[in-house]
Amino acid sequence: MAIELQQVSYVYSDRSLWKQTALHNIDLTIPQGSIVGIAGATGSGKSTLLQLFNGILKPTEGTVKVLDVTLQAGEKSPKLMALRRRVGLVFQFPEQQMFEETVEKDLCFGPLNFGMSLEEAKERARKAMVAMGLDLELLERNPFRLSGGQMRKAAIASVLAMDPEIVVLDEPTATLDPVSRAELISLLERLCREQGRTIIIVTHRMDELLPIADSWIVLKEGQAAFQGSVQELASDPTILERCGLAIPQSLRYWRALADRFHLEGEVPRLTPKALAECIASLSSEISHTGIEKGDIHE
Ligand SMILES: Nc1ncnc2c1ncn2[C@@H]1O[C@H](COP(=O)(O)OP(=O)(O)OP(=O)(O)O)[C@@H](O)[C@H]1O
Repeated sequence: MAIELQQVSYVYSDRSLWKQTALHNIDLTIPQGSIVGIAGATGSGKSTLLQLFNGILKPTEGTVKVLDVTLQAGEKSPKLMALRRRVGLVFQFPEQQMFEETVEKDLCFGPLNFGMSLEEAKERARKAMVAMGLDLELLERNPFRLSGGQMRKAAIASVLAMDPEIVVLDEPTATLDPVSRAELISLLERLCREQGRTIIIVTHRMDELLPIADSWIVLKEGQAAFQGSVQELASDPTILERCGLAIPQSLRYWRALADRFHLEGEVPRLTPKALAECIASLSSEISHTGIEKGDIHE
């Protein structure tokens, strides 16, 4: 397992008596080399959960196991620095992550910080740029002179330069146009399928992640209300509504087709994932050809 949580709770508190429970009694497992989507209504605990994955936060109760590191309430973990190198976190707003005067310096920052030579760090930076489909000429550019899509990819590249085994992304496609979103999703898929990394993505746009996600975790008021495959989610998508989320378009279609043609119980050739993939590629084609401008998911 890449990540395993046992009976994990997290409570925010300050010096006064004020307390806010963000996560409550969570058990979950994330297999190595898989793509996992995390969904949940606003305030359900998604960002808190992500911060437990690389030790920014420690559980108030329970045990978080990430790779070979165990984080437990009240106990110090000697391997926290190493863990942060092995679990890369990409925040929702990439500008919060870029602070150097060139993209190259930004990408080299992490590797240099972990003791690599400048040569090695620059090589890592170049590889990460290529993995994110970015032109190497952009290495000399000020990060704040990049387009929104380039900036987001560069922020992911700065995390990849550390060569993490697990990449955790908070809404990576937010603010991108439909074509850039589809491109980014396929790059993220390659990071998993071709490079064997575990990819964890928080998203409010389930439709675009459904074609590539191996499994989903759905949070409701700090608890894991669902954990399973797309197929399992498709068998009762109303769980999403009970968690305050809209049922994604592709699952609606699949459910309707499954009911209409009695697909359940057989080995359906039309899997929810295949249908999601079909819809995502059609959406991208439509916006690409300009038949319908804007976001057809919304
Ligand atoms: N730094 C903090 N201090 C105190 N409470 C916090 C803090 N961060 C989050 N919370 C609270 O913890 C709960 C979970 O918040 P969290 O940000 O993890 O949810 P989320 O699902 O990521 O929300 P969103 O989709 O709006 O980003 C919420 O009730 C929130 O108000």
